[in-house]
Amino acid sequence: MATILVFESYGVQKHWKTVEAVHNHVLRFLKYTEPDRNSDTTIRFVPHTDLDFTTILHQNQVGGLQVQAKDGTWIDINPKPSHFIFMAGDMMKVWSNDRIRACYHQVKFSGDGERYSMGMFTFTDGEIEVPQEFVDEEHPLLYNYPFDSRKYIQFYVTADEAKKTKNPIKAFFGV
Ligand SMILES: O=C(O)CCC(=O)C(=O)O
Ligand SMILES: [Fe+2]
Repeated sequence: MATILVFESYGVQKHWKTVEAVHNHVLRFLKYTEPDRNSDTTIRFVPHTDLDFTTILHQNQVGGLQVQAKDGTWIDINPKPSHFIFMAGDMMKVWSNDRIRACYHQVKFSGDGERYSMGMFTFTDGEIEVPQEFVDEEHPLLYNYPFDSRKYIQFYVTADEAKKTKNPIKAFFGV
């Protein structure tokens, strides 16, 4: 539903069915153990963008999720128990010709106790094209389409440099 709203807000809703047809989902639960008082580590999950098209996150009362703003500052996300957080991933970034940025996020230690989170990761399976609505004189094509999302995942899991860079999409396309 949230994804449909994004499509509508960019005026590309006629492409929804094509993208939805190649969507698949992975549901993952994460348990973060209690902070070790003797350790200096402040990061629970290193900064990254998700590889997927979109992510929906839910967590218990222990906070820690942060999202990076354009100016580089980290913003604390303190969701209420009923909140779900919706984020764009790398595949949405490429599909939208960078009109939608992938959300750079991390999890820091915050408060006591175990932290639990649940994420639904939605991937596009196979090749995707950029909607023409995203391309004009001001926004020239940034990538080689069609974008093969399976090859991107394969690249990410096999190429060491992919995990070290802030922008693995750049490394994948060599741009
Ligand atoms: O645990 C969280 O809130 C975030 C997890 C996350 O970023 C991920 O699994 O990609
Ligand atoms: Fe993530």
